[in-house]
Amino acid sequence: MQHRQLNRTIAITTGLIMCAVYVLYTFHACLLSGINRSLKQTVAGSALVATATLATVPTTPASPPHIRILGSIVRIVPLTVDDTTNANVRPVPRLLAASAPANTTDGSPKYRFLRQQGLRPSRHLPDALIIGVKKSGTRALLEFVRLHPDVRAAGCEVHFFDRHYAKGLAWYRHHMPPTIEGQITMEKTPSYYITREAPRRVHHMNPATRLLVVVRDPVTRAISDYTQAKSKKRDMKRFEELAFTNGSAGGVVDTSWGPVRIGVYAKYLERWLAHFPLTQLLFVSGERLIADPAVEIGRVQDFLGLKRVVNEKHFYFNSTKGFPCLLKSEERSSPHCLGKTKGRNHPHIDAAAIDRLREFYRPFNQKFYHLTGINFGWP
Ligand SMILES: Nc1ncnc2c1ncn2[C@@H]1O[C@H](COP(=O)(O)OS(=O)(=O)O)[C@@H](OP(=O)(O)O)[C@H]1O
Repeated sequence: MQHRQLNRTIAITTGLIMCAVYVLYTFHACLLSGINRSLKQTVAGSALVATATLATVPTTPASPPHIRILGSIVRIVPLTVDDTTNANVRPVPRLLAASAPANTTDGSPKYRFLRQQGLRPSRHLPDALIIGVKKSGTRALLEFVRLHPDVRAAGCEVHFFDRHYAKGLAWYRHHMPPTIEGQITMEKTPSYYITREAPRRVHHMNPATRLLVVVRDPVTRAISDYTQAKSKKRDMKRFEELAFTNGSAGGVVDTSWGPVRIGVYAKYLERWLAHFPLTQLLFVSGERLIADPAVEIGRVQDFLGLKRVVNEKHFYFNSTKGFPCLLKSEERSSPHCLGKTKGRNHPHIDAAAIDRLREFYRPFNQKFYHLTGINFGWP
């Protein structure tokens, strides 16, 4: 009897001990997992804060914190990987939390991905300008160079340094496309090259601005300029009547006529060289831009300090158009050429008029070759 009672007591005591052990175990497990959860949140939270606020300064690894749990000192080892504790972490580009203005208008695929990542581009004044020369291939150059992922350009000619200077630099910046860190901003307005005040104004904006100048045989450039004007004004006089004072090749070249005057490249270049060193200008051959766009674009990428990304694989020669065209671009994923206003058919011009103009330009071309150090080989 006594024996049976002893056995019951032992069984009850064992049961109670087991219950106590279970309760204690559950309590500790809950406590530890709660601590673990809050640690994860703290680490993740501090990672977010660090990423959002330390846009350019990498954090240094902090010594792991210690806390007291049930009387014991416990070293806390983060259970999530915290990239911000890596001393080699890359500086994070401009983020949503940074003060950059919102970009709500740019739907470019180049930026859709960045927006998804929480990156927000902002607008900057141009780092590089295509300043001219009108009708030399400035649009082609801009379209070719902006194939580069690190180049963003204003789509239209902004005409800030000639027509809209009084509106101020904030106005100008607003016309620039949004960029992220590492990208360069470009604009092209070919009339800058011949605008008297433009060199001083560009220098005032930023003396380090890189300047690109596309030039083409001034005789074909003049004919191209005339062709464009004629396309807008059907009853325009013949080229020969406008290019010479007495209306024919036997007369004096009329340098007051814009299409002729613009081709005296050396005169305008001297104005730019009064404000910028020659090394800050890149001269692009309009003829080579057609014959071998990849070579010219290679030079341009080098000049802009860009990796050579745009190459012959981006172009194909469209024999109907007679010009190099693009296999794809930022706007279109299918092969396409520049618009129909580029590569117009030129009217027939008297051979004598062409010869006379060549003769006129020869000394100015020589001076231009001398100033630039490049022989463009114009006839
Ligand atoms: N790839 C390609 N496609 C079409 N056209 C090309 C190309 N590369 C250079 N060109 C030449 O560019 C000339 C127009 O020059 P611009 O773009 O500087 O003209 S503008 O000043 O912006 O109006 C244009 O002049 P025209 O032929 O007289 O139309 C072309 O000869």
